[in-house]
Amino acid sequence: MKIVVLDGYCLNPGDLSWDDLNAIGETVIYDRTEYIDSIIINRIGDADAVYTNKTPLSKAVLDAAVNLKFIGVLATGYNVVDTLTAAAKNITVTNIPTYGTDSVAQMAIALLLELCHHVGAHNTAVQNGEWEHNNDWCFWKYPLIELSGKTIGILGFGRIGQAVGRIAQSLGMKILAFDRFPNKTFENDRLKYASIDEIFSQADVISLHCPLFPDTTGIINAENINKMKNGVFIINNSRGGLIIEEDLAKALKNGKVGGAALDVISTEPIKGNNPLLNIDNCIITPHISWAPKESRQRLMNIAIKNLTCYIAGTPQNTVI
Ligand SMILES: NC(=O)c1ccc[n+]([C@@H]2O[C@H](COP(=O)([O-])OP(=O)(O)OC[C@H]3O[C@@H](n4cnc5c(N)ncnc54)[C@H](O)[C@@H]3O)[C@@H](O)[C@H]2O)c1
Ligand SMILES: O=C(O)[C@H](O)CO
Repeated sequence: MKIVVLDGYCLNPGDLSWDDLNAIGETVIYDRTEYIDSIIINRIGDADAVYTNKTPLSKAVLDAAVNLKFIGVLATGYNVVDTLTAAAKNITVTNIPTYGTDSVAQMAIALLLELCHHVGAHNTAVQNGEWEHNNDWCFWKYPLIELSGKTIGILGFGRIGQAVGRIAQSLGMKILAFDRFPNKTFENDRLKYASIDEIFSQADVISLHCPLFPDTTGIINAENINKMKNGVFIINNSRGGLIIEEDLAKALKNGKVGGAALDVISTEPIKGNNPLLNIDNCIITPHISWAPKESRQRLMNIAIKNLTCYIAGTPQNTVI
């Protein structure tokens, strides 16, 4: 079996091992591949199995990959694969659904807490001498926010959304959840399902945890932002394409949105002209929610098991 990994570096920058994958077949591991169809096609060549984390597998790429039978997405989100074409060509597509639930939820809450306390900015101020030269024994540079009693609206109440909900509840927050498939057994006196418009109008914080699908693309746009409470906080560590970035930038600048904390951006790595750069109340991190070593190790193990299960005729974690 010929196996190609198109962009292995972020999963394994050197602290994990590819040995178990190498043992399965003739394996070529590229650190990264330019997002250009002709280059991707050339690298896949006559491989039977391909792994991608963020390298797009378009219709043109899949049409050219004559031997391809298995796609292993090295991620939970599989929006980089043209799954309709893969299905039509009978190519099995797998993802890694559970490896990072706790890390990603933890990071969503870290982003929220950063908007509430601005730990990084206050540390920078102290290191720059602002405390030493301050008249009082204490100062703060941003409004400080207590979360207890406030409402978080969670769009996409799947594994990560639910984990975020559990932590938010322990902080004393009320939860409004929106999901395509509500599970009413999760409801309690502080957690209710709601319509998306109820979330927009009632939530103090909106946290995005749905996949990037055609019907979720651009869900945070000018029209929906107008329905939100003044000063709402927006957290996104799902996918950048959920947000129309120009609309969010405008709302951050005019104060309609009080703060945004984003681990994902429409084009990654971020472009220098991204409208969300250099806005004071917008925090951006470089897509690191998934990246604690514990999570990446689980991802690696499951990714390899996905292929061995496929070879054994018992595919697991298939998305189509
Ligand atoms: N930043 C990171 O490092 C990172 C890491 C892992 C996952 N993610 C993102 O998080 C997303 C969620 O992961 P998960 O493990 O919770 O997945 P999941 O499948 O367990 O949950 C997704 C939920 O979204 C719901 N959903 C789907 N379409 C919807 C729609 N149109 N409207 C409302 N809800 C909808 C589903 O019913 C499901 O309950 C992934 O798709 C990925 O994009 C990001
Ligand atoms: O979806 C995921 O799992 C993250 O984006 C890491 O690739």
